[in-house]
Amino acid sequence: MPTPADVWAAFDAMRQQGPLVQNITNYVAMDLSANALLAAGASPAMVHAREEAADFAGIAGAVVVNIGTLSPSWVESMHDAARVARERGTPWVLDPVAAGATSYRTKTAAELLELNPTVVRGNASEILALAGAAGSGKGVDSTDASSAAVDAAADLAGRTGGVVAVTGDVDVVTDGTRTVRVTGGDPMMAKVTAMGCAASAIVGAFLATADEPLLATVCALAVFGLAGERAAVGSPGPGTLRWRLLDELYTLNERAVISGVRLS
Ligand SMILES: Nc1ncnc2c1ncn2[C@@H]1O[C@H](COP(=O)(O)OP(=O)(O)O)[C@@H](O)[C@H]1O
Ligand SMILES: Cc1ncsc1CCOP(=O)(O)O
Ligand SMILES: [Mg+2]
Repeated sequence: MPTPADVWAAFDAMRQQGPLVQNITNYVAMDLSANALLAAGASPAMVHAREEAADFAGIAGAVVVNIGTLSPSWVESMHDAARVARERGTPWVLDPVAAGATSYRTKTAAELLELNPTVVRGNASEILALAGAAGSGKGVDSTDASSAAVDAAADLAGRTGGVVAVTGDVDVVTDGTRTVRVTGGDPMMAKVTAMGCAASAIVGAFLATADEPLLATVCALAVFGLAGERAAVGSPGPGTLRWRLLDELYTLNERAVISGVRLS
């Protein structure tokens, strides 16, 4: 079981190395993801043209593929970048936004799963849909609790050979054998669009500078959740939370991480 000290060590290492993280992400998420990566200590690049997506994957420390506003040419770029990442042993994250909402999304996410993402990070309805279970979702939002998708996540991890993270009131991270729960965050986080996309981007940053994907994912979600939890304190609404989250990612220190992170 990782400890809060492990979380701090992984965060500190990521900040010191400042990894380059390629994002093929959606129009809604680009700004928050890039700012969250910068605030946390990584270098974001939003690079999706077919002409350069694969080349960029060759120089990135991690690749984050997010199907939020997908279209056919973008999906080709996603495949190109994921293929290069897999060939080179570069970690890559799949965020299957709204998988289950339309057959195009579900099919696209299923095809990307064939390229063995190091981590799949989604909400419970998305993970249930990808695993072929009942999850319905409401577009990009989950209608299921993360606890309902634990078995689906383990099943999916068995299929990809990687890690699957289900976020929500509790974040559940599994490789099919080991399962870690990250408690924290704040319900108001779900009222800021692209919050999950930013969480996926932060997972990419931690993967780039850690050896072990399960540990990296737990640490990333613990830091992100703690930043959101602290940002929510005294925030009158999602607008303030959104900006304070960036400040928290920037200022979180060892004392706050050691006393604030809760893993089980
Ligand atoms: N009810 C909640 N309580 C605490 N944290 C939450 C809650 N809902 C979402 N979060 C946090 O918000 C972030 C985004 O998760 P989520 O809303 O599940 O993703 P998505 O935006 O993809 O649906 C994660 O860090 C998650 O832990
Ligand atoms: C609203 C919306 N529509 C297409 S992508 C997107 C952003 C979804 O972000 P998240 O999954 O992090 O809530
Ligand atoms: Mg999402």
